[in-house]
Amino acid sequence: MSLAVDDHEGVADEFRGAAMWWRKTKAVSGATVITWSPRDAEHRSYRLTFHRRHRRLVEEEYLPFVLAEGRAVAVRNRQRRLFTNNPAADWAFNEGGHAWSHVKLEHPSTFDTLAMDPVRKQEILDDLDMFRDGKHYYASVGKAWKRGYLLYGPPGTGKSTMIAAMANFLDYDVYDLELTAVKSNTELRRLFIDTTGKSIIVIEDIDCSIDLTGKRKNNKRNMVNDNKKKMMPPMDRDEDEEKKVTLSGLLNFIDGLWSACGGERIIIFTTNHKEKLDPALIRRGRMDMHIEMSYCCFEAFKVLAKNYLGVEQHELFGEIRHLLEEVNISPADVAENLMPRSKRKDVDVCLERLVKALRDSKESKATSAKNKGCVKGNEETDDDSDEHEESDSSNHSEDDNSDSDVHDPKGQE
Ligand SMILES: Nc1ncnc2c1ncn2[C@@H]1O[C@H](COP(=O)(O)OP(=O)(O)OP(=O)(O)O)[C@@H](O)[C@H]1O
Repeated sequence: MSLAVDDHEGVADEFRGAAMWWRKTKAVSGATVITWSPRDAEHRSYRLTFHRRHRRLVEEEYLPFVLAEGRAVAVRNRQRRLFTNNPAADWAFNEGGHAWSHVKLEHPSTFDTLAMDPVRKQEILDDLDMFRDGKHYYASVGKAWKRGYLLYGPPGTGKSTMIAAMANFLDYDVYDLELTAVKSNTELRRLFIDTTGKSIIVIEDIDCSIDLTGKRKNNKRNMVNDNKKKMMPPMDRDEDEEKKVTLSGLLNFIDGLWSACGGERIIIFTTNHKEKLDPALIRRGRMDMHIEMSYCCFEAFKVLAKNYLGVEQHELFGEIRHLLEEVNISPADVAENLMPRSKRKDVDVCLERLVKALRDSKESKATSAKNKGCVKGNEETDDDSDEHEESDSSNHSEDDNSDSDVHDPKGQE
């Protein structure tokens, strides 16, 4: 039933065999009020008419049903928004200033178009589903209704795309927090408080945003600063801490203040270098699920081929499968190769272009391995005592095998 009716118009409804009649009415206020808007002086309402024998049905079942439906429609029609934080100078010292500005969130990414291993995708979807419907569960175990996800992996593997898919799946707003623009813990606190429920707060490239790494503590300059700080009177020390965003400030907001705000909220950190992050920042309870976004596997390629070319089978798929097992290529690069260059959308041309890119990459990998072997051979003959070994950062293995980790098979290479 829709109640999008004009003033003094009516609409009929039926509930469990009982006839209902809704009419929209408008009353003009009799009070002598001076108002800027004519709407302020009008009072609109809906009048419901039904047979008196249905009174109980209406009160106990029909009206609660209508209200619940109304809320569901409001959620369905809700326009998702993408918020970004304004420079603090615009709001921090100004009562009416807005900490966030927003635009419509119109990113088309969904879990259907997201290229990744289907088993991992399902695990993430189940986790989000459990979170969304978990209000009572969270309350029963005494946990704040919030969840943290750490998305990590090389550039172009779909971390931002995943965030958009999550927002579309959950129907949440996204708050994209640019941490480098936040000058103090006080500002950070205000920004967190100004977010609404049903939202995803994102800090992208957290390792680059700010000095949040545990290694900071080992840094000589910081040790000197920390020693200086110990000699300050306590009040100055606090003030000094307030003047910048600190790791402990961020942890406090994730754990404490933000939890107390109520309403379902998700926080997401993304990084290309998980190993650089302070373990305290990403421990379970803060970042509950660690999701590795990795190079393109064959299953992910099939999703991209379907998205970009509309094909689910092709004679080149066999070769592409083998090449993807040998070569590390990001989904972004695969997508770029698959993208038709003309409206004709020539599937063969696009797939051949991808095969060529994969072959080239395989060849250059072999050449650089050969060259490395030569250099190493020379080094060993020159100086046998040199035990230094170079490690390939793209192949570093993760040591964290917790249940909540979602790994990409390619990332385990
Ligand atoms: N897993 C994926 N599924 C579908 N499309 C993808 C995926 N990964 C990358 N893409 C495509 O590549 C583009 C870049 O991906 P995205 O920005 O999500 O990567 P990223 O991991 O966030 O990169 P960065 O670390 O550089 O921010 C996207 O706009 C999308 O078109």
